[in-house]
Amino acid sequence: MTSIRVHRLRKSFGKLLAVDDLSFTVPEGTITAFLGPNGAGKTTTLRMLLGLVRPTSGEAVLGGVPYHELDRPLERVGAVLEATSFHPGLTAATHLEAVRIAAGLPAARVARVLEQVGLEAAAHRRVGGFSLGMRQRLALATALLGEPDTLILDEPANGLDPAGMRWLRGFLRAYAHEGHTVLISTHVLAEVEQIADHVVIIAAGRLRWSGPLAGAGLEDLYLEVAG
Ligand SMILES: Nc1ncnc2c1ncn2[C@@H]1O[C@H](COP(=O)(O)OP(=O)(O)OP(=O)(O)O)[C@@H](O)[C@H]1O
Repeated sequence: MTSIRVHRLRKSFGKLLAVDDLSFTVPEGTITAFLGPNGAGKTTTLRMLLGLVRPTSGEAVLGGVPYHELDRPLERVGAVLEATSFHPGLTAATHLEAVRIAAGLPAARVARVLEQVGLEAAAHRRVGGFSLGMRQRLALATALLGEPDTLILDEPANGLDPAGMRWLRGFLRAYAHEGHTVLISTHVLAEVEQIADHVVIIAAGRLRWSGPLAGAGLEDLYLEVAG
């Protein structure tokens, strides 16, 4: 299992302190929701975990090491980032095949992930014509190619219609039920109440609350600590 841990993490962009002495761990085998107002530092933190932004100080580690030190990272951690872009001229299947080959994964994985995210019928359509919801599904399919035990998702429900939201909820529940870990950033508290076991709330780059989701009252808690 690939644990997720942030320790005394800090990131400044010039004079702006986007992430400020942030520490938390994501309990393994849970769905942990990562919450906070716009500009709180969620995406920056997730990007530091994935090795896309260099921390100013502190640690963001997966399985105890920075992302770039993971052996075969796609088989440990799958990621869906905000506004993921794809080459518009590629089909969904060709995009997945390119990633699969680059990562040295078995050929059967492409059909499997297309099926997992319900994109089989669109497999040979160009991504340029995909709706936002279809792009989200393709991003998730890409994250699943390596059969990772951990998923990091930045607002994956963005663009999904109600049926898509329900599908994503079912998918993530089943994935976590198998013992896998999910860290998901979102603004949709109603979704969080339905799927998350654990919550990390930040505001202005700092930790405001972290703990198990104890049933009712998430909106009140959120507004009290981060609002
Ligand atoms: N590359 C960058 N250069 C300068 N400032 C940045 C950069 N990336 C993020 N920021 C700033 O850092 C702060 C945190 O941004 P971040 O995107 O991490 O917040 P967020 O919690 O994900 O917000 P949202 O919920 O709106 O997506 C914001 O003030 C943002 O403007």
